[in-house]
Amino acid sequence: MRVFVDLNWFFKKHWRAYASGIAVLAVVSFLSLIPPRVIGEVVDGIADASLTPSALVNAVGLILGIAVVLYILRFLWRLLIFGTSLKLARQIRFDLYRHFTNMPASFYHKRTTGDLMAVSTNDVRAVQATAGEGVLTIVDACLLGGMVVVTMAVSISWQLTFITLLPLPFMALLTSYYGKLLHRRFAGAQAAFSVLNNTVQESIGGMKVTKAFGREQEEVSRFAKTSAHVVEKNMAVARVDALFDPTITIVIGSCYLLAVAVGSLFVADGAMTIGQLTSFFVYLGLLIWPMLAIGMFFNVVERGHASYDRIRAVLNEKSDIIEREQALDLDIQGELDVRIDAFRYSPDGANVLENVHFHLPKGGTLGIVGRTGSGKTTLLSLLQRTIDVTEGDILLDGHSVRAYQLSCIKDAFGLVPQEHFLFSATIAENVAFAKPEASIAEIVAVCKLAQVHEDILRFPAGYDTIVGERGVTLSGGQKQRISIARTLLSDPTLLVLDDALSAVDAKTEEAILQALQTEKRERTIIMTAHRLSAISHASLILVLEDGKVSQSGTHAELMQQGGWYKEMYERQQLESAVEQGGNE
Ligand SMILES: Nc1ncnc2c1ncn2[C@@H]1O[C@H](COP(=O)(O)OP(=O)(O)OP(=O)(O)O)[C@@H](O)[C@H]1O
Repeated sequence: MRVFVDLNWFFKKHWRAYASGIAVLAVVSFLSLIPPRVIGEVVDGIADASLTPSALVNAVGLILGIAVVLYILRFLWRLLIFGTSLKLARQIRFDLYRHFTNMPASFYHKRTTGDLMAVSTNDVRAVQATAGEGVLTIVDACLLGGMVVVTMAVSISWQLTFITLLPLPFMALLTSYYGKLLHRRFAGAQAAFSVLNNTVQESIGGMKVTKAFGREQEEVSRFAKTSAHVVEKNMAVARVDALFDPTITIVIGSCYLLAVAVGSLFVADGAMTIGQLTSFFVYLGLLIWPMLAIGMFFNVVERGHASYDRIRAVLNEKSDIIEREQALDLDIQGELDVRIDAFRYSPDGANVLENVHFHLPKGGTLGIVGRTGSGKTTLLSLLQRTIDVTEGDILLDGHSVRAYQLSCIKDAFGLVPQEHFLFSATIAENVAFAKPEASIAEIVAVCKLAQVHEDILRFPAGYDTIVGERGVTLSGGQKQRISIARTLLSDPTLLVLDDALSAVDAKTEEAILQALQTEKRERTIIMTAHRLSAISHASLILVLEDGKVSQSGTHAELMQQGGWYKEMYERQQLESAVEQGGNE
């Protein structure tokens, strides 16, 4: 029941639609009461032989007329109540999606994709049912149930009504107990579904790896186990589900039994006519639905309650990147002053970066190199404020990154990530992702800069070629260059390339870097790379070792200094020469 209080904001917002729906339901309930009474009068007319043909025609006409009106009204309340509940689903999905887009990377480390998908689909559906079927069942049960009981008591016999309905409190107690049981079990079933969803997502995503290692059978067993767990949890829910109907049927049966036994005595005593008893039975028949509705209500509402708790748990997770009040709304020019004393991912974890201090003027190029795991990507994340420095600060144009509005930083930076992702859309649409209004000339220009234009022209559909899951398979290098073009189109002041040239050959890499250098735009470029030739032209190169700057300077300075950079550079040059020799 508490879920109704939790959803009060929605009911308040759409009270008109709900009030109209409930009013229509009330009329439906009232009209449903007329036919039993008419039937009772007809039966009495037959019993005392007073029924005339015209009275019979009138009675049949009245019942048919009511049936037609009920048909229309039932359509109307469905539209008003169920239609409005769809709006709740839309609102929650929208809130979830907006929340997802605002959450930092740490949120996605904690929550799996399958879990978030389950919350956005299954749980939203369960909450929607609360605002639809939940409202209907409780309103109908109270309105129709109440009216029928009052009519039975007032127009036929309150004594017989009282005796007949004696089993009802047992039903109320049992269904409320089942509801509580269902709440717990349904929450468990939804959590199991999240795990299943994630397993499906990972299994399909990792199918190539599974096949490459010949682990199909093991994966099938793992999947079967997860699936069996979901079945087990849902069976637990189904066992409670299955208790509702038999309980209600027994209660209804007991009511009928009491009505027959006591009602017959009343007729035999002359306290009631046979027609009134017939009407009483028809009214009792009308009570079957409200009783079932009460059972359904507890069922639907407890599911909705469990699901809404899961949705709120996701929505209540706060981003650790907080925008200050009255944050700066400035056009960032691209000068960097980095004063990181320490950074660690968790308060009790080890420092991932330590004493990283450097200055990069506007329009400069920074190359960050180092062994894998030395902290390159972490440094990039700190610069873009997707995570916050633990000790120290990062200044952009002289102001702390924490002082800016988050949108200013997002607008200033353009990232080409290590793991590129293309949507199932055309190449042109993928490139224009951050600027959908871009002209084809603009799209072609950035694709030329990223050295992918020629490749695209080779596809039969050119820029209209569909890529992504449902489209053509692009090579790693083509995907990387399309990702670069996409970022360039957003025209960032600070371009961040996180090992973004790893899948292109040395010649193409050189051409892309040349093109970026000769661009008219004064852009600050920050790149990480494993192939040192990619950053050799940078105005400042940092060598990271276990999160500390072990060397810094220009290529020439570092070559003079000796150490890791010189060693690695010479080794890579040698490897490349050997490779080229081998290819000739
Ligand atoms: N979200 C995270 N939570 C906790 N530790 C992390 C997280 N991301 C990275 N790390 C750890 O921080 C260290 C630096 O990782 P980072 O990805 O910055 O290195 P890198 O130099 O970019 O590596 P690579 O060259 O392989 O991309 C690693 O030890 C890594 O395990």
